[in-house]
Amino acid sequence: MTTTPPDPPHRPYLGAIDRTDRKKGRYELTSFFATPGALDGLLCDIVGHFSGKLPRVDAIVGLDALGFVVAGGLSALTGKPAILARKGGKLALADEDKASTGAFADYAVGREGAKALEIRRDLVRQGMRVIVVDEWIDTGTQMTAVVRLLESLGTEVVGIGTLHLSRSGRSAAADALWRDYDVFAANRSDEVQAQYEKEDEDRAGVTRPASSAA
Ligand SMILES: O=P(O)(O)OC[C@H]1O[C@H](OP(=O)(O)OP(=O)(O)O)[C@H](O)[C@@H]1O
Ligand SMILES: Nc1ncnc2[nH]cnc12
Repeated sequence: MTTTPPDPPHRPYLGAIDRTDRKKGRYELTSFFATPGALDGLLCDIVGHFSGKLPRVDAIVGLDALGFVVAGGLSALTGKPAILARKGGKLALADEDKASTGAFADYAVGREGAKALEIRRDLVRQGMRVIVVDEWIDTGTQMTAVVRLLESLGTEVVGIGTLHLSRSGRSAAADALWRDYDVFAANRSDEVQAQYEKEDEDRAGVTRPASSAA
């Protein structure tokens, strides 16, 4: 029988994540954004977490595609510009006018191949302080690639905001983000995530060795 752990009481919007299926290696999150109050709750928590830093933040950087919704919402709430890191090939600019992460292999590499993210160069300047947001951080590959790109352009990443960052031990890159940056991740509970992973595997009929059953 499936037992669903309770959501942390102060973050009821986590209940708006549809966990009934994980087809294509991911949860389908458009229903999160369609749930009244869910995005508001996440945005308020991100703003609350970074309230001390926000006066000295120059921009919010969002990752293509659902990270754009988070970045747009934060931009509207805070009055900070949104800088959108687009998937490779989408910016209608000459190569010299865009900065690219270079190809990376994220959670979907087996199905979709390598991806890259690109930023308009003239939106980023040396010494800028930014918060980077995405709706979901799984292996941490995309967020790490964008953070490194921003830093290579002389930008200081003062925070990362997201709905979900993978629990400790699942991905070295996600662990490094948690260790090295000021991260607000609404769903980063090792216990709750381990329970959800077990439920996902049970649905998929995966047999685990007894020692690895979380
Ligand atoms: O931690 P990672 O393994 O890098 O995965 C996280 C990223 O993967 C998903 O994006 P996807 O490229 O599927 O695009 P989408 O936002 O258009 O759904 C998700 O929205 C994150 O951006
Ligand atoms: N929406 C999502 N759900 C689960 N794993 C993911 N990895 C990347 N995006 C994801």
